[in-house]
Amino acid sequence: MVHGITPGAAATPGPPLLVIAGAGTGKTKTLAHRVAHLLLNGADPRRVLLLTFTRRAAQTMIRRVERITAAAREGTPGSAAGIDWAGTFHAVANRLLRLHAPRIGLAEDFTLLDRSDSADLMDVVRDELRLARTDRRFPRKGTCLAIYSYAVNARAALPAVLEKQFPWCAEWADELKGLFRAYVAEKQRQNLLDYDDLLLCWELMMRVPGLAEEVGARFDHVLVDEYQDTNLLQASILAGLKPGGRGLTVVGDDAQSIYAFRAASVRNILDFPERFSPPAAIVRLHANYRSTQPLLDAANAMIALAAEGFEKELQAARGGGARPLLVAVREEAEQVDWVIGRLLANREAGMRLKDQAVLMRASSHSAALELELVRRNVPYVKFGGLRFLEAAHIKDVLGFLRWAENPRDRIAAFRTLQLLPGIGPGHARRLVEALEPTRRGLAGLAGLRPPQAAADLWPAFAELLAALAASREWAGQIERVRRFYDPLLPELHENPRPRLQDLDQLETLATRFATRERFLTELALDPPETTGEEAGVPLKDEDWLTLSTIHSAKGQEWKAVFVLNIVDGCIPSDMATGTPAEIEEERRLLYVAMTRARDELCLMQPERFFVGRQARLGDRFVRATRTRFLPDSLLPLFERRVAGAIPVGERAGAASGPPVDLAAQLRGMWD
Ligand SMILES: Nc1ncnc2c1ncn2[C@@H]1O[C@H](COP(=O)(O)OP(=O)(O)OP(=O)(O)O)[C@@H](O)[C@H]1O
Repeated sequence: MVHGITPGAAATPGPPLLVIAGAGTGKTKTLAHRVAHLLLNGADPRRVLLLTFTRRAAQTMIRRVERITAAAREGTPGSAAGIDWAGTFHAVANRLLRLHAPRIGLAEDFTLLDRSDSADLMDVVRDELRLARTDRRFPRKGTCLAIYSYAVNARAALPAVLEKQFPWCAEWADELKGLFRAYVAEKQRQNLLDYDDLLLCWELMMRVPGLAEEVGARFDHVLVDEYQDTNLLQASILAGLKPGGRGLTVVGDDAQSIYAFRAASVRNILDFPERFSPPAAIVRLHANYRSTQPLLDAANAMIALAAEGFEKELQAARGGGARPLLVAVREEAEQVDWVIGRLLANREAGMRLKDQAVLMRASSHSAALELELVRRNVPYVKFGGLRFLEAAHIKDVLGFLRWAENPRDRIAAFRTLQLLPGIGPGHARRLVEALEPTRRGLAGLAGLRPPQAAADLWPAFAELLAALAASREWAGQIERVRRFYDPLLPELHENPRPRLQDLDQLETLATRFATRERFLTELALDPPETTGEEAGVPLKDEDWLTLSTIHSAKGQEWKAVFVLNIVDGCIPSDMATGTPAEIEEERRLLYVAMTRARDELCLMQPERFFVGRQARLGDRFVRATRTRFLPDSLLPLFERRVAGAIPVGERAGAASGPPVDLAAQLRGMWD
């Protein structure tokens, strides 16, 4: 890419631009270069807004921009350090809302609810409205939240959402409306915003005359990556920021749209050019710089069977390469063996574990593999699994901090109170209700009477919370909570040892933030993704393997990619076979997975799955069939393998992988 360094001209916001292109064609790279180009031409980095799908992607993008600008300026580093408006829509919303809170009637010190807190609050409200006690089964809290969230993000009316997305809940339209009204009122009463509120409030802010212009005028350039996975609310925010589209660039691939289940709309990217007058310019990229042609041939042929035709036929810029492997294994255990054998063989041949990834449709599909990796001491990190913050013990500790931060936060109050012996939901509710009239905030706890079983711990508990609420000094607060909480842990949760390690990790994480508010906000916005409980967190310089759900693998690439469970029921997931649209989204997911590989792609196909032990009949298996997305007509594009009962090392060698260096392995035992 060329940078004409003529300060001024190219930094002026130009007409809207859409870069639409297939996987691996360099969209992200193009975006980084565009930002660098703007900066090199004199654009003010503080007036650039960069919106990405994850925080990780924003950080990577900034590093890339820094590298490019430094190289162009012949080594003057840090030239992009001034970009501080980079992050997810939610993170940017959080920041803008706090800046403008008084103008839109929000308290500046609102706290954020993460998804599971939102579900808990929904549950409390559902209970208060007695909806849980109806004769027919009312939807569960998670479903209620999903319906609410979908309606908000798709900007759709409830009846339409129910009819299209949640038909089995359609009979509850009136009750759900009442529930959502009460849920919103409750959030406002407690000064809480959930994820959806962040986008919703930002969008509402962009409808306020005067304020919309003020916010829009902060930025000369707005650039959005992964535009195919934005929803209507996000599109409307962008339109509010840049009504004429000047300075707006969006980048994406309609064939990789995989978030419709969260109300993302592929129409956003398809309709983008026509939103503006004159329409946005379109740039299409054709060459794929990531993968070899045989891998692209398989991915192209697979996606070409989609109901809606995608015109992009990816052409490899690189030469050579072998066909992807389609490996039939008898069952999961054999799949695990084969994958580990192959990836270790690759490592012996010089391909680092870091250059390899195992992808799966559902996080749980890797359970057996994870156990075996731990047993064999193969370090790995997992993305898209149980989130660190969803672990009960982490939520417990955060509960103290959140309650201290916002004494009106009832969810945090309920959770924290119920950690004490003898306090269940009923007592917790009574205590919270008794606290309010004292008007002393958390200092009022000391004067309350807990049930007998909690009496011993109560004074220390009350003192801790009052002190946390009153304290301006953030350092040491988690340590204080832990002095109280750690002794309770073995009573509260089984297997306390790894949990204590997680809490150590939380404490370390906390030191990176200047205040409690920043810490809580950042964690709620972008939680670390894995507890690494069994894996252990790899050392920085160590080599490790990546395990990831396909959703979390988007935008990334590895030299070798293994995809587990290429069978119907796993992909398409049996949770998602309801509508043709869902099936199409599953097909695009497989496309995303296949196009992550640079050199080597192994699709694993177990022939049967173990479904549980039966006392009399012995082990029980169900047969599985190859995913419908790879019909027989596509088989010539793959090299087929059948794993037999051959020892792992031999099998990996025989599978045309690089030979295993046994001697090196034996030596390695003593390194
Ligand atoms: N012009 C180019 N010359 C050489 N390599 C390139 C070029 N453009 C991109 N690449 C390389 O190709 C790979 C894919 O690029 P990038 O991640 O930007 O693609 P993408 O279109 O965002 O992919 P996806 O949508 O599949 O995530 C990267 O390794 C990148 O460094």
